[in-house]
Amino acid sequence: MAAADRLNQTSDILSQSMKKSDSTASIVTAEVPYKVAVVGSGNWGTTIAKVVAENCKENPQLFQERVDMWVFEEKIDGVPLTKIINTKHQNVKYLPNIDLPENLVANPDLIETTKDADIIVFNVPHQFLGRLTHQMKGHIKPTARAISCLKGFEVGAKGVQLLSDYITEELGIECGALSGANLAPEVAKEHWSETTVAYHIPKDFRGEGKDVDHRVLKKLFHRPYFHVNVIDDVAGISIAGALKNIVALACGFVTGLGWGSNAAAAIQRVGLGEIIKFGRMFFPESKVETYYQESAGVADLITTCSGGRNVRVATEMAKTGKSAEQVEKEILNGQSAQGLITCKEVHQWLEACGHIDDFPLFEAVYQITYNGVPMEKLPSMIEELGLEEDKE
Ligand SMILES: NC(=O)C1=CN([C@@H]2O[C@H](COP(=O)(O)OP(=O)(O)OC[C@H]3O[C@@H](n4cnc5c(N)ncnc54)[C@H](O)[C@@H]3O)[C@@H](O)[C@H]2O)C=CC1
Ligand SMILES: O=C(CO)COP(=O)(O)O
Repeated sequence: MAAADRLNQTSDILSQSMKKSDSTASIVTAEVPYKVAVVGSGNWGTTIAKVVAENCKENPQLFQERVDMWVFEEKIDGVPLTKIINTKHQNVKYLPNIDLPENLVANPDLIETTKDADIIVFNVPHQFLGRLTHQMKGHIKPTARAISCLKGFEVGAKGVQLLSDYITEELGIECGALSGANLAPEVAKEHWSETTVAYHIPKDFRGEGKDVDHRVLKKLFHRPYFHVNVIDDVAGISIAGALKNIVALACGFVTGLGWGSNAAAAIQRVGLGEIIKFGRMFFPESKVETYYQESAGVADLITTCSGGRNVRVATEMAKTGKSAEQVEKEILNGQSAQGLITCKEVHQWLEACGHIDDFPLFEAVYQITYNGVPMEKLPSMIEELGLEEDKE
């Protein structure tokens, strides 16, 4: 490369990176500061609520200081969890030993938590989402906007649906997504990581200073220890986030069988291929480059397969021969491994639309988890189904 070209390239990179940091450093204001609410208070729910509450306190020109977090109420040693969070400022069950900001208020009443919110951040295991949106219907601001931090799909009469689209449809509000290589305990300890937020500016956008846009979302989620890139590809980041949980189960199976790093890498390679194929087949608006350019994609696949709950549950299943349900109960203390539900829902969808053979790894995980197929058969299941495909 000629020196002049190199110089131009360097100045392009510099100006791009300045643009990136500009959007974090510049002052973004709102005519009336936005009220933010978080729905969910599990391991990731509480972690994201902490991130958001820190930013709401630091940016009074943009956000109201108080952030309400809806908590599915339960008692810990006879004391309501909300009371513990609001006095001790720790979620002792789902995120122990992490101090939470005092402007984060735990609230057991879903409607009270969300009725005045301008921005609603959803963060619950996806099996509970439908019941919550059903309760919220008609009780939130029609002008509210939302971000879904959930990883999963809604599979039903309408086929396979992104959870952000499901929220939009149920509540009539625009919803984006947040997804990335983000094991909650590490983010909660403020160990550096990256994430991706995706949001489409809706047709009824009310204008800068009056409505949520990419700069507002960056201010809401970006921290020195949690670097945010905001893009448009809601489908891409949501597909990657949902499906990598199935791949992580497969990774756990081979890890628990003691097959080592080569097998784990093979699973991740095949898994990435199926994730991309699924996106192209069912969500053609998603972009392939999202998977390798964004934190939500290969990076999330790697971190989840290294130390997430799905890989831990599957490893334990392989080591003990216990069922998924039993292991989840024994080792996760009320948290859930979403891959167990997602692999079942993806199987139902692929069966309904006649595409099971196109996704041999996803199908193998389903058969092992729910139909007692031995884990040792995993390589041949992937290979056999692949050969079937070749015969056609
Ligand atoms: N934990 C993590 O490292 C990450 C999780 N995610 C995703 O974030 C979403 C939320 O996950 P977590 O916050 O980790 O949840 P979690 O797995 O810790 O789930 C426990 C939560 O579910 C609640 N819950 C239990 N029964 C309920 C019911 N009947 N109705 C409503 N809520 C009930 C509990 O109160 C608790 O808040 C999931 O989609 C997950 O895949 C995404 C990135 C990281
Ligand atoms: O989504 C995650 C990391 O980005 C968390 O994965 P697990 O649910 O497997 O812990």
